[in-house]
Amino acid sequence: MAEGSLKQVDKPWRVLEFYSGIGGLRYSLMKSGVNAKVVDAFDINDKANDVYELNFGHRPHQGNIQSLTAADLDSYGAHAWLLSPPCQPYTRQGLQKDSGDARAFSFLKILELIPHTSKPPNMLLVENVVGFETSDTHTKMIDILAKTNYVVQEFILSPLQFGVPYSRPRYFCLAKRRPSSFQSQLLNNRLLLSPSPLFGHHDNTVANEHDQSEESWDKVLQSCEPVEKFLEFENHGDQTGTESGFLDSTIVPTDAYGSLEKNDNANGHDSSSLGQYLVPLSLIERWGSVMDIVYPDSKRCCCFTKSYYRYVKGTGSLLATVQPKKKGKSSPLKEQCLRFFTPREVANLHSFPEDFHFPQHISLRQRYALLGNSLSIAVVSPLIRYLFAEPSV
Ligand SMILES: C[S@@+](CC[C@H](N)C(=O)[O-])C[C@H]1O[C@@H](n2cnc3c(N)ncnc32)[C@H](O)[C@@H]1O
Repeated sequence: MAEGSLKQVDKPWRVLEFYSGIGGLRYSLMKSGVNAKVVDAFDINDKANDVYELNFGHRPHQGNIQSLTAADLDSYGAHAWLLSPPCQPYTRQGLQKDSGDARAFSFLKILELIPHTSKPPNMLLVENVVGFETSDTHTKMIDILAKTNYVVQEFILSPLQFGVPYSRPRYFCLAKRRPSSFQSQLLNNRLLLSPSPLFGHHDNTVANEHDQSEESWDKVLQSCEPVEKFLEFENHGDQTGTESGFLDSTIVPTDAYGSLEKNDNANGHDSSSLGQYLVPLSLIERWGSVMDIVYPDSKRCCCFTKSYYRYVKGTGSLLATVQPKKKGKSSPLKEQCLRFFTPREVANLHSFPEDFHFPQHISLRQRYALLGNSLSIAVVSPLIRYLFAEPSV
């Protein structure tokens, strides 16, 4: 086999997964259908590693990625690196210290090791928040990749563009080391907002979430499944609710917040009771005006962050379990029986497989935090398939 060639007929590609969290990249690789195996994973967070180990039977290296050396990396003989580094240095909520933020160091360090490895990976995939593409870490990344002979294609994509009613636009960088090349070389060095190239279309007819025209926006939303397909608890209220608009009062705790705290502090977590997900009236009264409310027939919900369930502002949508005659905030929120999406439902919106589980000792808050850090398999698996595909001759 010629050096650098992507012909890998029988043997699986060897893949390293950096910042592995709960394994979103590994699930995406599995779903992509590419003949590949994760030879090792790396994450500093022991709780994330507990979840990863339960689901994949392999415990990631629990250490700082910053301490890896070129010799360590060479020892794996990996063909591809998948990386989802921390996004706080680039988020609007973070302080945007960018490459000056200590959390960006390990990512820059690992990129800087590439020229020092004797066998640089043939392929790379990097995932991050929107905003990364204008950061100085991005400038440094592109510079290192160019100097080490990679060709790059970049994307900003959201699950909404893949039929999932979930707005979570993210930045992706795909890189291939020459002489390998992408299927569609016209797209080299471009930032694309449409998933069309992943499916072999180059006509940009698939609308994207950033296209402001109402027509293309409608098209994206219409192609999404309704939120109810992703729910684990059926709605209890009918279209108009009970006479008073409230659910059966026996399942609505008067102070559900206290009940949330109690459940979360418990050692084991029982995810089967709906009560712990109901939004207490005190929160609705205080924060109702900033809550994002969705209904079972909605075709969109907001990005769930790692602070979902701890805060309600900007952390993810809440579900109205009683649909009022008039949707939205023109009907009193306290009559719509709002609840949080459960961790299983967030995992469904991230397109995690049904057999994904949390170990019993991971608390409710930790589950939301780990899921909030993870990614959409519906988006990443076609990106991985496209990355590994060879151009037809
Ligand atoms: C954005 S999350 C990636 C989540 C992952 N893709 C998933 O599906 O869950 C970033 C992860 O990087 C880990 N991390 C952050 N800095 C690290 C470092 N210096 N070394 C190792 N892991 C680190 C965090 O613990 C976190 O799990």
